[in-house]
Amino acid sequence: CSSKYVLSQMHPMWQGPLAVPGGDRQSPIDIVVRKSVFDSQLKPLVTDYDPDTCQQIWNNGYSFLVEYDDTTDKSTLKGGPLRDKFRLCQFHFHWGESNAWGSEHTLDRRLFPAELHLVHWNSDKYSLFEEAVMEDNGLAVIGVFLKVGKRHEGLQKLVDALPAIRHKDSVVEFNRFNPACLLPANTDDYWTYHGSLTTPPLTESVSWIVMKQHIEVSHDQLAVFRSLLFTSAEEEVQKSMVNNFRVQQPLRGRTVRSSFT
Ligand SMILES: NS(O)(O)c1ccc(OCc2cn(-c3ccccc3)nn2)cc1
Ligand SMILES: [Zn+2]
Repeated sequence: CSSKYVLSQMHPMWQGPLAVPGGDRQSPIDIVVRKSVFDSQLKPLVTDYDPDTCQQIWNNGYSFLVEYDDTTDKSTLKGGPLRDKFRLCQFHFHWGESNAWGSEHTLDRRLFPAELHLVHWNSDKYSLFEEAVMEDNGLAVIGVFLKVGKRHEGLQKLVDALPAIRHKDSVVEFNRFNPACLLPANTDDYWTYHGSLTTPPLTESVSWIVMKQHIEVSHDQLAVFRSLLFTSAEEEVQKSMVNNFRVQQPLRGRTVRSSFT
């Protein structure tokens, strides 16, 4: 997918509430569990990912992205709160310098050490990611919290590829990875709300689907995330890629719906 051309404009140091014109549906947010509203119309998520569409893994100077061939409807998401079919474009993570923080969304102000984002765009309505990224409900992002515990076997293939992309703008081929292995066992229980990208261009085009159940990764696996660098090989001062999360944004009267009671 085309996220390569813009994400690298991110600089990790900005984390403040950038002024976004009419920014009344910004992300991430704190999900106040007892204020979320059960919606019986919300369906189970239907993911259908083809591991053969996995193309490369690269360091964009903000996070590391695993990118998928999104020229056909081979890896898709539908159901949940969505009316249309969405194509998987990429997934990436946000994490902290310590296990005490790192996630973008919070649950009743509780921070997790990291958060996975699986980014999809509406292929029923648009023909390219960069078109959909500017449109209301053009994107659907699944958020999964990470906790430190037992080693995540499926994640290890990805962790083993990270040393090859330590520096910003490094890319390596990465094939046959099925991101479904990163989803929690229970994908029926989630919160959903209308929000935005959490990095520039911060466009308010995202249907967020935040999983109630987290996944577990080992301390050592997360430590490899922190061995990545924000900086390119040429720069004299190397900066560890940590704390690449945005602060929580005002809810501005939005309702967070839950698929479970
Ligand atoms: N962290 S997050 O899951 O919210 C998330 C997910 C995807 C993001 O893509 C930014 C982006 C925009 N464009 C773009 C390209 C061409 C034209 C217009 C925009 N490319 N990448 C940013 C944050
Ligand atoms: Zn993200």
